[in-house]
Amino acid sequence: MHKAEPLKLGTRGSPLALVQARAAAAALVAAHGWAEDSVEIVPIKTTGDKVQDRPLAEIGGKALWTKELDRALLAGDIDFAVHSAKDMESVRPEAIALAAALPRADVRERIIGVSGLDALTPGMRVGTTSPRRAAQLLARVPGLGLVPFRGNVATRLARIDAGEADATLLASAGLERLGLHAIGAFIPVETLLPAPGQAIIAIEARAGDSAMLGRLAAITDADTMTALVAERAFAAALGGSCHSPVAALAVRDGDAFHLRAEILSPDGRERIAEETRFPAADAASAGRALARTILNRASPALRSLFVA
Ligand SMILES: NCc1[nH]cc(CCC(=O)O)c1CC(=O)O
Repeated sequence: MHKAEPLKLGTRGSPLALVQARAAAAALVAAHGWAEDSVEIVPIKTTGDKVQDRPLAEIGGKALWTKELDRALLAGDIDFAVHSAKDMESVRPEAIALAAALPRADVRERIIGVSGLDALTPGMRVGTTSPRRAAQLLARVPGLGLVPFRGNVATRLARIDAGEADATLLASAGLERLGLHAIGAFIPVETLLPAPGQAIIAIEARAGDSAMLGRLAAITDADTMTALVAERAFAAALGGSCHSPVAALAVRDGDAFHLRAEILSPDGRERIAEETRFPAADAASAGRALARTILNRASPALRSLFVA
């Protein structure tokens, strides 16, 4: 046993977050052969959970999902924290370290409410507040209507059932974790590139807590971590906010990794996509370099959404 007191794992309290926290706890317990009650899950309500009716970009960005967990971690109220990697802001506090990434799930998006992307026509309404999803959809179907759609996965599905929009996009990974295996149509990543960190469960600990970092090293998936580092370095180097439509995906390809990424104008009319290959050790620099390549090709108006 590591110690008499259970290790405290902080998480948001949404149904998806709790499933992910249980997965992280189970992986840690299994890797070390500990008793099941050696990890205690501590749900913490974040500002992002409290404000459901406005786009994230409007109310202060992704830090709203992390701030309260960061505070608890740094105060020692929890020993480690679990996040959906795609909801973490690209620059994190220095005293907090990315300690582990669980094996990535299916990165694709699913479209709910219609049979597929091809069924979307101008004038139809899609429920999303994600600038990336909105821009990617508008790039394919100009004239599409957009309806602000936040809330947890169940809320968004209920809003489709209620006819508040014709369709919505959700990450397959989240649906899968909630047991919603059969709903929606898969969209290939070649058609709709996912968000940086999509389908990855990230675990953080205090940067100075070497005991905790050591325990968590046992459950990290090396390829997932490499992909996450590249995608997050790309996003951080762009310098965008949560208003900025950004997509990135790194996958292993033989001995190396393949990184695809794009930025779009919010109306979808301008889209700059690039790709590169890199060895695992160069994940961060490859992400940064791809951001420079893309920004160099962007119009001044699009670039101004990023480098301030
Ligand atoms: N923004 C909310 C969010 N954060 C993580 C997931 C899904 C799980 C994941 O991508 O890891 C979702 C729901 C969605 O966008 O469909």
